[in-house]
Amino acid sequence: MTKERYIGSLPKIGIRPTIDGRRRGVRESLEETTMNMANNVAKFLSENLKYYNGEPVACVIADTCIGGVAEAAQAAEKFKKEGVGVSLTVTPCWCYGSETMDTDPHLPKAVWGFNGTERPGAVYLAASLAGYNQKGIPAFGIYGHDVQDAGDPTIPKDVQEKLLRFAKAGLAAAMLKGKSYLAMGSVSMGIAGSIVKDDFFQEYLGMRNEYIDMSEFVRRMDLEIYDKEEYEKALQWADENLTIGEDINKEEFKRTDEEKRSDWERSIKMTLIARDLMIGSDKLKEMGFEEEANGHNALIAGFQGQRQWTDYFPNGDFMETFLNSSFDWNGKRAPYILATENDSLNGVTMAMGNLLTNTAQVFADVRTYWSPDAVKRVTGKELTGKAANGIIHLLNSGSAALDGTGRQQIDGKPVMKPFWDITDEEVKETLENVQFRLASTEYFRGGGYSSDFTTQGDMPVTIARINYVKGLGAVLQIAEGHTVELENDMHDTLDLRTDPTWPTTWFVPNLTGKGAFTDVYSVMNNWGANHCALSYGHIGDDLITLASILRIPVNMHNVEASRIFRPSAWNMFGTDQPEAADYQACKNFGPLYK
Ligand SMILES: C[C@H](O)[C@@H](O)[C@@H](O)C(=O)CO
Ligand SMILES: [Mn+2]
Repeated sequence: MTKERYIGSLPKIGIRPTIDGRRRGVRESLEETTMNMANNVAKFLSENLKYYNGEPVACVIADTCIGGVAEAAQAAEKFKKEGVGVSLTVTPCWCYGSETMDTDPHLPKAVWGFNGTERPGAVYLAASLAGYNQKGIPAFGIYGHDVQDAGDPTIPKDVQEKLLRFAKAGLAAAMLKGKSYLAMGSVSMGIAGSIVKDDFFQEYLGMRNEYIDMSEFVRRMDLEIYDKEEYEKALQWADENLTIGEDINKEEFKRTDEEKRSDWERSIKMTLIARDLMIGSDKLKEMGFEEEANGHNALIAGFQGQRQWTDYFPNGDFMETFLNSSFDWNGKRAPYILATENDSLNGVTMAMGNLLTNTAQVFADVRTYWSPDAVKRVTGKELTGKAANGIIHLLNSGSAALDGTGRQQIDGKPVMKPFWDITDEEVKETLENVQFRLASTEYFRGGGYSSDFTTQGDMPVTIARINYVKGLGAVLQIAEGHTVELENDMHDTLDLRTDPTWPTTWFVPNLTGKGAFTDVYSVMNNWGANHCALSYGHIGDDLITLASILRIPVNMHNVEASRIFRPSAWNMFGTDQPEAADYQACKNFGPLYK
């Protein structure tokens, strides 16, 4: 029995129906409509949003409508008891702004003011947002485009979109809070992202930092501190279902057959051990390892690997691949979030993508920009279609989830789905299109197995990355685009110039002709580090909303203005240049938990 990925209870959405407090007529006439609005929103959110485990998102509604501060306090108390992580105020009418507001500075919050005119919900919305802004507690404002009749229970499409965008991002922020980032090992090859910034985790994400030395893997392997039954099952499954690819190492650098078998077995043991280190294991408790059984409450982890580990032991690619994928020998399940090279900033970006979509994430090196001319020179062929303006080679690393093969489908198109929608056929199809290649021993003296696949073309995807700048703090970059496929011979020519044992995704950003999105080269040229996290779908809008909750400014994105939703205060920093306003607003309010 393995433990749940998320330890403890999942955050709920707290719904606050606010009302005009005047008794003897006004309040009484509004009670039912207001409470109905809360019930409808709760139903809508639970029907449309799921937690990482496939369960519907839970909503908690305040016991009474909130007409003044006493009822606001009662709602706050209920929310605390019930584990509310996101606050949504709804109202069809005028209410008393600062008296009914939710003053918890850490709960992401939004107000939906019903656009009617018999009773002025939108007037309250404006008044309460002014209050939130004045008090420095950013809140999202939701106001339907078209006037509705009083008592109309429908939630208009534009309001639905905003409710979902806010709720998803709010829940993602709430799920990060209180969890840990577990650094397994330390700094990998001087990669800045693996110099874990504890202030970033604490102040922006409300997370803790945990650290273990990689020697802990050796202890647990040698003393067999893992679920031995699961290990046997995993080994048998891997032997039966995974294909080991060609060993292209030079003869003198090839590992022996015994070493290769031991690397395979160790790769599986490492997978079990890393998961136990992250979330603990009931089995370890049964075995008498109570301390180890607790794990580190880690929602995200990173594995240093290179070099001290990989110079002697198998690399972490197998472990990273399986933990990040939506299935393993136990069947389909939510992915764990594990960053290669302990790149904590990319790990957090992966977690953002995963919490917003419930799908697996692909961690990759942003390896090469191939211009149309360079491709022509090297392959003798033209890039065509979506690839015509050039391509970015996302390559490496272990942490590319197998879902990244693109062998799941909706309406015949390649997609990446939440685990509960993935079919057994799709798992089979995925495995048939992956080889586990023997690592290049020039790089990895200790051997290991890397998943080698090529992502299916034509998937809408988003790449993103958090960077950290001294004096500025965290910054997020986002590029929406598509995967493309090349003709086999072109692919091989380009792939063989690098390390062909690794997974490849050919990525093309959507260009806007401006700034960082002038052309494909400028996207690559503006990338802030060696890694990115790739998510299925165009999720730039959701990432932007989440970043605004955490006060992480976005320095480059190609998301249309109409899809961008940030707290109302952002508009107070200027409406003509939203990017500059975002920087100002994030700086002004500071990280969420500072
Ligand atoms: C084998 C090499 O050290 C790679 O792991 C390296 O290119 C990276 O992935 C750097 O991020
Ligand atoms: Mn890398």
